Amino acid sequence: MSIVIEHISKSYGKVNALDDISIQVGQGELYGLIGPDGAGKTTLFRILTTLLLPDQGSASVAGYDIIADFKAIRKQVGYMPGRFSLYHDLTVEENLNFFATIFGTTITENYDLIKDIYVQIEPFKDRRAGKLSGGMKQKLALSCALIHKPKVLFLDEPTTGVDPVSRKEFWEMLKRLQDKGITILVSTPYMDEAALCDRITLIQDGRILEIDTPKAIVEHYSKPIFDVGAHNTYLLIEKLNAYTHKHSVFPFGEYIHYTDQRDGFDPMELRAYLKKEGLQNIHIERTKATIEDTFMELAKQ
Ligand SMILES: Nc1ncnc2c1ncn2[C@@H]1O[C@H](COP(=O)(O)OP(=O)(O)OP(=O)(O)O)[C@@H](O)[C@H]1O
Repeated sequence: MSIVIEHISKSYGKVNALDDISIQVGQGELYGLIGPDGAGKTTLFRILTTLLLPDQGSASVAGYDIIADFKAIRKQVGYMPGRFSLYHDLTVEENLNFFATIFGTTITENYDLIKDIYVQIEPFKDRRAGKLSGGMKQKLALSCALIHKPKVLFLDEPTTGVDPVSRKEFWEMLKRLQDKGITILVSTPYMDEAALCDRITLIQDGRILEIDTPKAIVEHYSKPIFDVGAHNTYLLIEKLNAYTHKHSVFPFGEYIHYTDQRDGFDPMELRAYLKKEGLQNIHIERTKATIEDTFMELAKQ
């Protein structure tokens, strides 16, 4: 195992940021920590990268204990914090040089590892980091986190605030790093990114909701889900929520995802109800569960 987390808890005063968290991440796994803002993801990253002490529990990274061997861990891991971690006044190249130097290495020594990513920002190597676009900042931050050839990479919400094309490119880069044997723990609030991980932990309010492969997590979802649309989405949500038999209602892209309490649910009955309530252009169609549906269901319990 590359990361072993056992019964970790951490509070800030009255806020239980992490409550009895246990997770194991295998060597070379691309592992996702999926949860909304405030779920405790950053707190867990800070503990695993030895920047914060847990109140309870233990953990090891690359075989080293987070407390006893904290210095060894710092050499073995790369950490890309959620907020932009680079020096805005330094150029692209200066930032990379800086991170290489503090780890006692050089850009040339480990260039192979970052080449794929760095070539994309190299044309801007003399530009100050503060003047880069979101996607380019992210590539530079990743290059900096990789420059000392870490065994384990921690990426805290690396794609937040990044455009969809750059997000896709970023995940392709992660897959290539995984192919090189690096273990990656990545957090994201985007459920579509969860599907790209080998395994995921769904986390909310410091508690684990579920751990499994994205495919298995979706298969656990037992209720039939329906896409529902109508001419007035606001009114539709209101009326669906008021429907006696509703189990869950939440917006999902252009439709509302609806589940019913009853086993023998007849969509025609719902259609008739919505029509009576003044909705027009009603669309009801069975759809597949996503990780987001599972998350919403588990979060309700
Ligand atoms: N230094 C702190 N002092 C007090 N409360 C804190 C502190 N850091 C985090 N918290 C609280 O702990 C909980 C978990 O925060 P954390 O930052 O770990 O979550 P997160 O999943 O990373 O979310 P975000 O994306 O918002 O950072 C939140 O309720 C947060 O407000």
